[in-house]
Amino acid sequence: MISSTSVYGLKMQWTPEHAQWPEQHFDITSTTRSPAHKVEAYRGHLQRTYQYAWANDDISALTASNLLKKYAEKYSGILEGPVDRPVLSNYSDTPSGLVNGRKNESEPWQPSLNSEAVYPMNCVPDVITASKAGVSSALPPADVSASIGSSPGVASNLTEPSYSSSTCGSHTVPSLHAGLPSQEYAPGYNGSYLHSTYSSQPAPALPSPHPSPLHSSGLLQPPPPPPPPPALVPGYNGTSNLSSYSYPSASYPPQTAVGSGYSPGGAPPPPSAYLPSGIPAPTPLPPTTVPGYTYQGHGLTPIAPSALTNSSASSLKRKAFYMAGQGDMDSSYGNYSYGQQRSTQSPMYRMPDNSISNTNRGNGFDRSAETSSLAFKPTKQLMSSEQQRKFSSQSSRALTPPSYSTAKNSLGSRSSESFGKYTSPVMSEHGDEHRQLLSHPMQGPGLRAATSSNHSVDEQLKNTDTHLIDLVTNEIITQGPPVDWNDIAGLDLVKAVIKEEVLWPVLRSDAFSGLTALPRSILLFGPRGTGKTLLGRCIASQLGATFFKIAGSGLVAKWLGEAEKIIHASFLVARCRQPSVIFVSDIDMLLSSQVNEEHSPVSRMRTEFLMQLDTVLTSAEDQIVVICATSKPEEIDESLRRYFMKRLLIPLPDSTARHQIIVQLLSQHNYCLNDKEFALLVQRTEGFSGLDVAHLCQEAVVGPLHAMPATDLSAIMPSQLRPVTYQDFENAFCKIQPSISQKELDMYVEWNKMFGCSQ
Ligand SMILES: Nc1ncnc2c1ncn2[C@@H]1O[C@H](COP(=O)(O)OP(=O)(O)OP(=O)(O)O)[C@@H](O)[C@H]1O
Repeated sequence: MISSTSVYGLKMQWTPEHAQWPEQHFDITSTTRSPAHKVEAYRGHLQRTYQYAWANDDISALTASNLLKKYAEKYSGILEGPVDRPVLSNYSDTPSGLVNGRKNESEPWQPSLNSEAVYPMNCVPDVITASKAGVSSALPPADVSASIGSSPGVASNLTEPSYSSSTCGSHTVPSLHAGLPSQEYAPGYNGSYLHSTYSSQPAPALPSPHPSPLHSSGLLQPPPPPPPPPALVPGYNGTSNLSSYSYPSASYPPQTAVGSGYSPGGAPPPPSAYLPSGIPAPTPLPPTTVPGYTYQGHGLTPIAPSALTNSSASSLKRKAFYMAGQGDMDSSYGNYSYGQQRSTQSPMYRMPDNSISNTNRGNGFDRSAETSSLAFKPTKQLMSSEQQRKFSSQSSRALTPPSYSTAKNSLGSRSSESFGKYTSPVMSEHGDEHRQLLSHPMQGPGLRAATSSNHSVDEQLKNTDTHLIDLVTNEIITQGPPVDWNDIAGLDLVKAVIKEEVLWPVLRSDAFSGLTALPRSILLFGPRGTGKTLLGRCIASQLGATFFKIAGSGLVAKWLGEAEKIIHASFLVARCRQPSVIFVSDIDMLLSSQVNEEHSPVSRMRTEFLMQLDTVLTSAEDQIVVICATSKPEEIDESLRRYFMKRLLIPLPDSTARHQIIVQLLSQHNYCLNDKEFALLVQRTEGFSGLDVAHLCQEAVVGPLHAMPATDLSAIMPSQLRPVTYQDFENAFCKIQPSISQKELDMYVEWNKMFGCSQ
């Protein structure tokens, strides 16, 4: 009889001659070998025979079956002896081994059954006698139960067709399928050792994963592993309760870009039916490409800082930032795709428009700024309605302070902006709008609403003296026209550093989220009148932040008794009106190393300030930038310098900057100066601070007034005044001298070398 079967695509022909094959190949009756050698030899043959029987077309199913039975009876005593446990443990020493009943082919099979460990052959006859009653009876009860599992038919009779449902029998021994000699495996069979019907069985009917009695007895080597499965789930199909899987029934899905088990609906994978209960199915990998998947932007709006005049100021950091981007270099954040249009409200979006005539541009005012959304909206959302009413009424009061140029608050800050006469008509016309614009916090890309610890801020606000809130709102919050970068002459390097290291991290906190410490506390140090306050106001304008200006000297001189509370209230209100910039001038008054008395008002004030500063620096949510300025950096207690993450020298204006300041100030007046005279002015103002230059110009422009006959000045029209000439400057030079000595300048340079960050 010729039969054929197919395993793994191998066609096997079975002929009667194959029945003779064992006798020809095994000399099992030989008496020339020692029992130990025989056992070893048989074992080796058995291993080779049964381990690779599925691939061997030299043996018939019947022969294999007979051989198997014969050897099982003959040597079960040996293998069931005291030393048989290592054999079992060879391929069931791991949970997976138990489940699969086999070892990976790549793993070496440990010959734990050696000649020394073999049970004496003289017991074989007895064992054979006993085993003739049935293999299962020779098994210890424990093994029976373990091997039977949920397949009771397995242990009853090895030749029973029902054995075909065993997990280890389907292709290990063809004879076990004697009733199905020419069985063709279902097409869906992918090398699994499971029966083809396995896949269609509901989960509870899964055959026992335990090895068959033949495995338990050590006679059968576990089958070789199947070829790498197309999926790790044998028989896994859509007929079970795994409805969320979309695999076609009874077949493995083809490998696609979508990872197996990927559930488009995003539902978690169901508990697997193919794994021990409770073990979930593997988490599917997301698809490499999912059609229609779009990058979810952060709702970020691009920031376009106004261009620096000195491109060489670009730092490596900015280069790296740009390099990380891919594409639109037009944007400063080229690697982002933005969902929002550029806001025209943000001062950061106002590119300097040189086409605007000088008479029309005043301190950075942009006529194109929208006025529709200028109404002040307090960012504090959780304030009680009463407080909101109170706060908004205060705010509205604060919106109409005296003109910025003439304002001098009671906290002692010097009204250096004394050039009200330079204010352009446009500025006056739109003054209220500017103030409202400055009060309106920018809803920029990286700027969040002031939600940080709103509740506690609200509570603190409730408990704060209203008089203090009034004082902060009226005296410390400084209203004024926005300041643009171009309103500050020179200082290109400082401006670049501030833009890149202070503004951008605040505006785009998402892009800088990995950084541990963002520079939100800056120390500007340098000669008086060099633009430190101007820079502070500019930063606030660019951030659309509320600008708090605290004069250290004023606190000490005028408010010493309440200074501590004023500082506390200032930071509290600043948290309510984020983003906020708190500018503290003369910080050396608070942080001087001379202050030693522990409980002095200055000491308490310092403690409060440092506490508040520390809170700002450690809070990732707060969008508060603290800028401190001093002309005496050497007086700051050295242990407190570390509070300032950026220490920037604000030097005297260079010749270019001086020229710009002069041109800017004269632009609002009628003057008659040629280039040579301008050059002379620039040369002669060497060593002047920005404020000194401003004072010089102020003195020069009143020259024509002095030239008027002693009449009623109020009756004179501007058109009646002669233009400002070089001679007026000559006269002014007699009164205005540089305010900074060379010694002071040297000190700044030295301090900057030691502790500065910018140069
Ligand atoms: N770089 C500059 N560009 C344009 N104007 C300047 C500059 N520096 C100073 N000024 C002029 O000097 C005035 C005073 O500047 P500001 O108050 O910013 O100086 P400061 O460094 O803060 O002085 P202080 O240390 O005394 O507080 C400004 O209003 C402006 O008119």
